[in-house]
Amino acid sequence: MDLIINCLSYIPCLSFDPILKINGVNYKIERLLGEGGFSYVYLVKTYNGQYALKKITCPFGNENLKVALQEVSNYKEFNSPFIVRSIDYSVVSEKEGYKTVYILLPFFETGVQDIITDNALNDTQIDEKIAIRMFIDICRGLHSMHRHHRNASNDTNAILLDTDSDAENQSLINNDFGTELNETTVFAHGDLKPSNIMLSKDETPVICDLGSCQKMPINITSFQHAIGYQELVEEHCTLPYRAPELFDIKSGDTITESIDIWSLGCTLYALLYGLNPFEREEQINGANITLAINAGKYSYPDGDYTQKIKNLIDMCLVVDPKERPSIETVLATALEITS
Ligand SMILES: Nc1ncnc2c1ncn2[C@@H]1O[C@H](COP(=O)(O)OP(=O)(O)OP(=O)(O)O)[C@@H](O)[C@H]1O
Repeated sequence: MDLIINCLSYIPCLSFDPILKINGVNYKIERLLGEGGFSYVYLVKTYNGQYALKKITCPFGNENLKVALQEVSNYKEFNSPFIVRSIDYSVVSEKEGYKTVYILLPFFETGVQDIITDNALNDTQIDEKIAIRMFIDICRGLHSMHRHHRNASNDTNAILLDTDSDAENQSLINNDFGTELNETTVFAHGDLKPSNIMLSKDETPVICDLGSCQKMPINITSFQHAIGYQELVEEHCTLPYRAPELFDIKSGDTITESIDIWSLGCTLYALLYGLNPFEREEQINGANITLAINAGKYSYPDGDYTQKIKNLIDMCLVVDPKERPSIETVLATALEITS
């Protein structure tokens, strides 16, 4: 892939006008939009509009690169208006010996976290009907992940890789989830939270940041596996939105897509009340957040919301993952509220 981005190593200071080229298209880097553990997201501009460019540095060899390339693959996996899809990507070998992965994404001006922040600043609350409508769309996106039907159009990696001469990357990204086409595959997002849900121009929620998205279930087969997976969770799954079963992973455990249902409940609560339920528990009652999550201990502030929407949150925030409802049940319950 034809990509000129040496100048990116100087960002985020942005004291100059860096131009980069992806597949013959010039992009101007406008500003930093956000950052995570090993990644930066920039706003870039080209002749036909603005985009977001995610830069993931992979300093510690193949394992980091494998995770980043899995993310690349995830952005091509789902065909849903409620899940982001990438536009392009590139892998660059840095002269220091490590690799950097760039992913070009649609740019979203706002997200669910912005609604929460604006409400907090203005001392307002979201209307229940709007919140439910957004929640339903988020559920639809999650449904596409939890009951993903793979078909030939998902198999885009080979096409993308024709433009990438690096055979090593090719073999890493071509780990086709071990699934036959046309088979239903279960994926979990793994880090669902308000700041990972952006809003399109018509205010439709779009689930973003597919860096933690993985095929499920995950059977933890050994002590070493448990330690490795625990480390991955701590790096990639935001603590206040993390399901209880992800705090002390042991050999013999089975992790399922139910982890997203928990995060979904936390997200709806935060959208209504401006704060994650367990962060609120910590702030109001001085609770230890990890203990509160593991005990499923949270409460509701006084407010105008109906018992029905609180029940929707409660059905997601069930400590035992086996007792937590499926995405179909949550979606059906949410739709019932609006009918
Ligand atoms: N397509 C986009 N349009 C606009 N802003 C974006 C876009 N993608 C990401 N961002 C911004 O960049 C931030 C970090 O992006 P992202 O979540 O993909 O990275 P991350 O390294 O996984 O971060 P985290 O660990 O916080 O989830 C987001 O919270 C959001 O504010």
